[in-house]
Amino acid sequence: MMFGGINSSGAIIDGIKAGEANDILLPNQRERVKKVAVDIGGSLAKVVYMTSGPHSQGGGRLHFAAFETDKVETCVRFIRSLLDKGDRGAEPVIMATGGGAHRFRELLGRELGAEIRVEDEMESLTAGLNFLTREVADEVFTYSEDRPMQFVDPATDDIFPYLLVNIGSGVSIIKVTGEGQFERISGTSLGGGTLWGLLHLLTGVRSFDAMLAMAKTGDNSKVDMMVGDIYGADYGKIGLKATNIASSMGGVYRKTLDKEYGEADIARSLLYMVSNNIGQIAYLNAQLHGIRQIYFGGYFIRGHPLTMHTLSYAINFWSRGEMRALFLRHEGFLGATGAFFRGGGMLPAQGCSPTTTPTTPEFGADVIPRAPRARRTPGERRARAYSFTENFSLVAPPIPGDAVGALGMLDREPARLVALPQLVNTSAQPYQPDTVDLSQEPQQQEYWISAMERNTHGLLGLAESGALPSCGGAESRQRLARFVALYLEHLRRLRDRPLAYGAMSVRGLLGLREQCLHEVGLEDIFAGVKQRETDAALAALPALLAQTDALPAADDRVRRLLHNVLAGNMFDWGSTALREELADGSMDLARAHARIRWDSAFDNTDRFVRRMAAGPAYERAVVFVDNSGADVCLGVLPFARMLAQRGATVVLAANSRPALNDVTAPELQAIVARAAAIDPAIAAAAAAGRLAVCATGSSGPCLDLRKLDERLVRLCRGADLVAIVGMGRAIHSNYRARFTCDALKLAVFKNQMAADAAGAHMYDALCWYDACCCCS
Ligand SMILES: Nc1ncnc2c1ncn2[C@@H]1O[C@H](COP(=O)(O)OP(=O)(O)O)[C@@H](O)[C@H]1O
Ligand SMILES: CC(C)(COP(=O)(O)O)[C@@H](O)C(=O)NCCC(=O)O
Ligand SMILES: [Mn+2]
Repeated sequence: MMFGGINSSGAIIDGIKAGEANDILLPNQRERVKKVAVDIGGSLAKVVYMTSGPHSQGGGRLHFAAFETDKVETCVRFIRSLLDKGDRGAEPVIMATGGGAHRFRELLGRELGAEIRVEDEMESLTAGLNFLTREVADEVFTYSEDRPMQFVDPATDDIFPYLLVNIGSGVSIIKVTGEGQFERISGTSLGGGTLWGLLHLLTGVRSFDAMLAMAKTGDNSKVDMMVGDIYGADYGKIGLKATNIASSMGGVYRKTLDKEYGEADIARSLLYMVSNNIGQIAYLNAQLHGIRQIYFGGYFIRGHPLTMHTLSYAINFWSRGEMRALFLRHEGFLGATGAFFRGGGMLPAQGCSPTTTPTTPEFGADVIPRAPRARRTPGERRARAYSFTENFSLVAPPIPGDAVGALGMLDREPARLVALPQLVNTSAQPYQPDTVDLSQEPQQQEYWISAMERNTHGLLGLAESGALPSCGGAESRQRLARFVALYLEHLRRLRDRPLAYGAMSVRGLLGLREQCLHEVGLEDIFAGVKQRETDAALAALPALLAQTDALPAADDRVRRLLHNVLAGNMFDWGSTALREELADGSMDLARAHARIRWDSAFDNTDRFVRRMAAGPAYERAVVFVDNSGADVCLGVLPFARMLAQRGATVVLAANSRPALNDVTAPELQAIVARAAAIDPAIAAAAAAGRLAVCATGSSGPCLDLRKLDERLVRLCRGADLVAIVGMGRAIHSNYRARFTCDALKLAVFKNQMAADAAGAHMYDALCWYDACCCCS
């Protein structure tokens, strides 16, 4: 059905709670708003464009690609191919910035048959930076050799004033004091172009990436004149070490120094020369203007450790730790990103309710009202309805051969993601979702990469054996093969460059796998398995409820209900150890109970039992649920039913989109309805609004409690119990999370390394109750 040009057939309600307006997503709305931004600089042309989220979940995806300015025709052809894919009726809009926006304006207009809107370069740069720092999770980071990628939490109100040092062909230094308030205070002509040009002259190499790779292995002391070459030792009195560079390239002409050098040494020396010089000029300007935050942007940086180290070191050294060098994951695309969002705001205007904004999965000037230029108040900012999360896909857009690179993507989610109000996250007790930072643990890192490889091959085996009913057809087999190749390629890349996607964690590896599945169009390979296990579990529900209800002692009922959650958690298709038993049907609840070990280091069931007997009744409980089938139907639901019977309002928080055999919010909504038809107590709780289901905004096996759908967070207000179920959510992540209310962590250690890391045994239950951290 069409409404105002929008295809509303198959519309689904996103969010499933009673009494409030929910967002409407339109999975069949395919119209594309043809909008592309291009920033054509002295060296490179950077392109930013958006496509709808996978399967049009109402989100969108920003793509980034770059081309050499020398080959601007290739770039134009690429943009035309993007426009050709869009809806024929829509008027294309090209946002252009950078010097080339003027130089190539006519070419762009002629070749693209589109309106070219030229945006000011400095305005675009700062707008892009403001957008990325504020809206994108894990975008801004600091660099040091021992903590290479320390993410800085999304900037709040006080990002200003800051200095932007944009290192492109040349360098611009911009002082930014507020939204749209900036001044170019300095610059230098010794920039990225200088390095590229000089290296080309001296080594003959043309590719910038090849030069960077060479610099990695080079030794600059073979061409530089070092302090030691002059003094024979440190010059301690003025703070110079023998290993400091006294004169870049100055060692070459002194025959007595007898230096033998190669191209790699030259590359490293010049990289130091350019970066040190920029670092120092940046520091001096920051000092002059009393600014402490220095962002480094421009395609020159490219996440290159040597470059970031030199810049960071210079800022730290000269400012004695007073100033901070900040880097961005999309550092090369500030101008293009800013231009993309400028002409015709891409962000919903203030006061625009989430009910109306995501009505089309493609965005642009004609669809979403212009964002206000004025600085937003925190309240207004909260009212915006989207979050961006980074997505590292190797599935590149159809870039012709000579594109420089497509550097990751940003997924735009149809919900604002905010922190669980009960989460403790203070400077004294900072929240870190990941239990193990694999970047810092080489052994565990290798284990997990290999484990994911094995697990992925196992998945393929499952599909081939027919154990995945949703993956039976030839087409899904093909997709599965593409998925396996794609994910294994990511893992190879991570083995090579462990920090390629930021700090490495089990959460990251598992999340990446889901992204890859979605990327190749496999939205839910476990759909059939989930359906089957849920049907079986619901059939067993009446008997299980009757059994537990019949236990005479209330304490025993609580204990049994809690332990059923643990047994349910053994139904985990993500676990290599358990998958076979699940596939051949030999796992059941009794067997699961028998397999679980109880160790008082990880199990304090009795404390919770006592709390239930002696403490005040819980008023509001939030349960982060895990798997379909027995886990949610026979573990979580009966437990939630007991809490509701004792007067609590229970919010069941489930993934927004499929991941492994985890239950999703829409599926859980249907399960609750079916359970209500079976059991009067569940029916009564649901009818009274004391058993609600809400989507988390997340779609991986693990969970970052700082990034929850704000609609869920609204329902979490006033909760006095938080329960987290599953190995992904309570062991790989949130194992150490603390809360300002009572908390339960319920999972089974189903992986040897995860167990070892915690000092547990395989199949130990984590059944851990923490009383409110403020009360203890
Ligand atoms: N693959 C690459 N090809 C060319 N230059 C690169 C590449 N990666 C990094 N660079 C560096 O990035 C610089 C261009 O940065 P950029 O921010 O695009 O500036 P501009 O807008 O002036 O083109 C180049 O001069 C070079 O130093
Ligand atoms: C993906 C999982 C976290 C899911 O566990 P759950 O959260 O469902 O309890 C877990 O199955 C897992 O860590 N699997 C990877 C390691 C392995 O192959 O055993
Ligand atoms: Mn799970």
